[in-house]
Amino acid sequence: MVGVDDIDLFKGIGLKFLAMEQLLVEHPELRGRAVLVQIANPARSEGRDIQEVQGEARAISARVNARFGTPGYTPIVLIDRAVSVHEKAAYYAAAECCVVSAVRDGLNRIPYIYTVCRQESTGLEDAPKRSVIVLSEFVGCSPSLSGAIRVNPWSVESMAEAMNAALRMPEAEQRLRHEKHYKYVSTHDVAYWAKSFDQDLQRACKDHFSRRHWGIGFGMSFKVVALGPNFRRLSVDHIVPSYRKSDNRLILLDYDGTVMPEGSIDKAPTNEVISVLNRLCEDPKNRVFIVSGRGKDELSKWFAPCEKLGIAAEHGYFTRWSRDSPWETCGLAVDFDWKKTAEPVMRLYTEATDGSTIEHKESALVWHHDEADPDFGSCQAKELLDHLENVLANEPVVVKRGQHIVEVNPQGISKGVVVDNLLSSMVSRGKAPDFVLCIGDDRSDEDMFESIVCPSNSSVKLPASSEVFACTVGKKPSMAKYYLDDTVDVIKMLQGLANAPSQRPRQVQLRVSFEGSL
Ligand SMILES: O=P(O)(O)OC[C@H]1O[C@H](O[C@H]2O[C@H](CO)[C@@H](O)[C@H](O)[C@H]2O)[C@H](O)[C@@H](O)[C@@H]1O
Repeated sequence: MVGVDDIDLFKGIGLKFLAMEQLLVEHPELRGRAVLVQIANPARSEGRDIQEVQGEARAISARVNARFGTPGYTPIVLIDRAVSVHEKAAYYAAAECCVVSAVRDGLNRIPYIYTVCRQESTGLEDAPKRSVIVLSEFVGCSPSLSGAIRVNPWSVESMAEAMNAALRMPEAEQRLRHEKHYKYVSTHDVAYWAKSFDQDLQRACKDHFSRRHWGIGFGMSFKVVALGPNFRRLSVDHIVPSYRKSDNRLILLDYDGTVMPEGSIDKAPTNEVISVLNRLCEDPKNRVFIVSGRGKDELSKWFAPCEKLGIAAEHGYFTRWSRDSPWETCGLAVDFDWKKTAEPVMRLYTEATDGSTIEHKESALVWHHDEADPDFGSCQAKELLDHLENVLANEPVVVKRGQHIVEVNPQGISKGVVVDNLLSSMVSRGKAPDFVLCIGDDRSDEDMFESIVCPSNSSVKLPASSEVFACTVGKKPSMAKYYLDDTVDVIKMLQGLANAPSQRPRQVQLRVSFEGSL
């Protein structure tokens, strides 16, 4: 086995050596046969921590070698000097397995280099064209190497077992895993990455000159945003005529940040919100839904006074059409095993971030940092997002950021799917909506907007005459064509609709009475 690492705190060299020791303890038949060659690149910096890592690596390897070594057999060969590229390539080519045990890292190209050396070594009589990689789940290349044996390097036992599995793997399987990796490495080369960066830039700059630019925010949060030329404020005067002439309306409202201001201490809806929702629900031409990431129990309690209001909770994992109708669970067979991986990671960040908490929902896990220090909280949220994306790369989940939250949701559940399901259900009842109003403020609401403004992405086709109003809260880049400034503006808009007579204006019939006038 080979390992090539810089000497630094994060590479987990000590953990790798402990795993090697454990391997020889658990599998005596490998003593005298299994060898780990660890090349420790000279340190790029100096300091006590580097010396400690070096000292630890030397001490553990000396102990393991003294315990299991015999004349002519050294289980851990630690090479801590500068090694030439050619010499390294030779070690890579000869090794049946490459072990990367970093506890934190960037991309880490070692497994890619190893794969290429195993494929292309011409010095060996017959290039092996098979390889096995034992890879820490915490390194950037981990999601791209689906044939690697993934490990949590903090667990010495699992790393030892992974090494054992690698050494015993049948050659045919080693070949298949190797082919998969080599195909990925050889197609995702420098030219590929350059081209895809270029395409991303082109996409980002498309329409650049037709966009209007606005400066928003203050101080450190000031930023310039580019908004489409048709992005405009939604005025009551603009929407009411379409509202009046429609017969089947669907009104979809996000909760937090849309009808409830983000900063409020009491999160329950105000009487004003309950009242305007009830007035809208009273009109038989309206179907009104709250579409929220919140749990169903909280939403049911809060909206108990709204008999005819529909609710989609937990981003649509649960839906009900009115207060007294049953909750329907989304039809997907969802497996929640991923929670066992995600929760300990969230706990680590909770311990390290004062004021943060974990919310356990039936279908999701959420890490909240709204009560943590704002700057530290956001940095931690970014780190946590990356961390969760790495460890959950092979799980059927989506990791997203929201307002002061990092949330893990099952794949296939989103507010966009809620919209598709509601629309298709209305269409199948012969009540295809001719007016859709959808208001939301954050990233999860963009999925709703996408479903209604890009009909090609949706499985449901609305009648061509339908009027669609997708509206974000706050002036910011969005799939929505309209914006409202804040929650106060949203409530005013809803009140404007509730006050608009729902029937078409009738022909005024003049009745002239002559009674008594003669
Ligand atoms: O879809 P929404 O209605 O916008 O709900 C999204 C999330 O709402 C809740 O989080 C929000 O309120 C929390 C305090 O109650 C606050 O800590 C957080 O910053 C807000 O985003 C809810 O707890 C989440 O599960 C929802 O996903």
